[in-house]
Amino acid sequence: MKPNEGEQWDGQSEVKKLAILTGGGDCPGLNAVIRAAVKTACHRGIAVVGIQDGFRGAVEGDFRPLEPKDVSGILPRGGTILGTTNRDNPFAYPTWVGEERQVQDRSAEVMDRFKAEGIDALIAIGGDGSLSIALEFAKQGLKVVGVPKTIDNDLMCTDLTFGFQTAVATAQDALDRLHTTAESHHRIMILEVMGRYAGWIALYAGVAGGADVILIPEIPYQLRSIAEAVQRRARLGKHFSIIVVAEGAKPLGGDMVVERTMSGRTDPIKLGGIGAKLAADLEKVTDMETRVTVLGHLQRGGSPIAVDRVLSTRYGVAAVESALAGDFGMMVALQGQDIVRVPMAEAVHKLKQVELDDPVLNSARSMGIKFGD
Ligand SMILES: Nc1ncnc2c1ncn2[C@@H]1O[C@H](COP(=O)(O)OP(=O)(O)O)[C@@H](O)[C@H]1O
Ligand SMILES: O=P(O)(O)OC[C@H]1O[C@](O)(COP(=O)(O)O)[C@@H](O)[C@@H]1O
Ligand SMILES: [Mg+2]
Repeated sequence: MKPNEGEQWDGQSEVKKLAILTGGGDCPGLNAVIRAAVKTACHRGIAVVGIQDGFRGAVEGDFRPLEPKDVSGILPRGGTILGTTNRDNPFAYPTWVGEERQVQDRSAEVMDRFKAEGIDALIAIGGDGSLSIALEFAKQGLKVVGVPKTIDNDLMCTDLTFGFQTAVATAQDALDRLHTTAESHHRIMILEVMGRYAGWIALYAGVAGGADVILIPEIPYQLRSIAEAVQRRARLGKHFSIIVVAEGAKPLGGDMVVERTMSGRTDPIKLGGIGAKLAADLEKVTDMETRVTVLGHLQRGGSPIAVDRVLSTRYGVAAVESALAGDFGMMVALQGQDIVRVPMAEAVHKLKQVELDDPVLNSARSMGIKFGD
């Protein structure tokens, strides 16, 4: 549905007080969404409360009023003024009962607290995990609007999540820098980027940064194929190569490289180390010096680039407009040039991975970039 973005709401709305929270891994643009939502709501006479640290604050009652003065100056700021969490699912919330740590369903408390605080609707800014929790609350009767956040860009039903393009820009900058040192030293340079199950950052950064090989979770790689690509370049006089590898990439028939497992998370796997593994394997078969850079949380931190500031702002405005229009259980999304509303259930039912016929992937292949297959 196209929600007539930017039209002034002149109808009557039952919503008088909105809550807003940010959940999951932080990403550039969170503050821009909060700012846009608060400004839009206040402009229409709607009160806003911020919930601290995602759904943790919803369980613990950690709320604070948000007025325009509270969001002044936060547009360029990375992170989230509300805090966030990768844990703390109210439907399975770790709770100490005496000496014993139990996992309890605390969702009813959240519903009661929202009622007591006079909160009419919730704007949940998150990825698949946080929006899945929001959807569970929607099933219990909470009025919810979702905003698609994640640097990984792996949410369905939207062309883009905010934060992704900033992460790509950061990775591209790293690639530009790695290029000059790779060329000087005649080395293979590997850049490990984020992307657990989807290779969007690796694909886009690889194309933007002129990588020779891009390895993504969706295409298991064969070492022989990567070695051949590097050696072919050397035969043509290019004695260096640039490889971008997503943290979730894996060899054909092999597994992802897990750095460690973390309790209390729905997905307990913390990835990391595929770059180092690949470097060791490649040095053996190519006899070329290889170095690895793990970009890590640099991709998540810092100021959003202009396109993400615009996208985040549009999402923040659209989320409030959806609430005012009484359109709940929906996520705002970008489809083509338009901000639309899509059912949250459709957005979270599976991850959006890179399809094998993705146009950007095809363009990359056409110009000779290798994917290790
Ligand atoms: N499929 C799921 N269903 C319900 N809750 C989930 C699911 N995946 C993750 N969660 C919970 O959602 C929270 C945030 O998830 P996470 O993946 O860290 O962030 P994001 O919202 O960016 O996807 C965590 O508390 C996690 O326990
Ligand atoms: O270091 P953390 O915070 O545990 O999370 C790392 C993960 O978070 C991400 O940056 C983003 O994931 P989410 O958007 O699901 O939070 C992944 O790319 C990465 O695997
Ligand atoms: Mg997630």
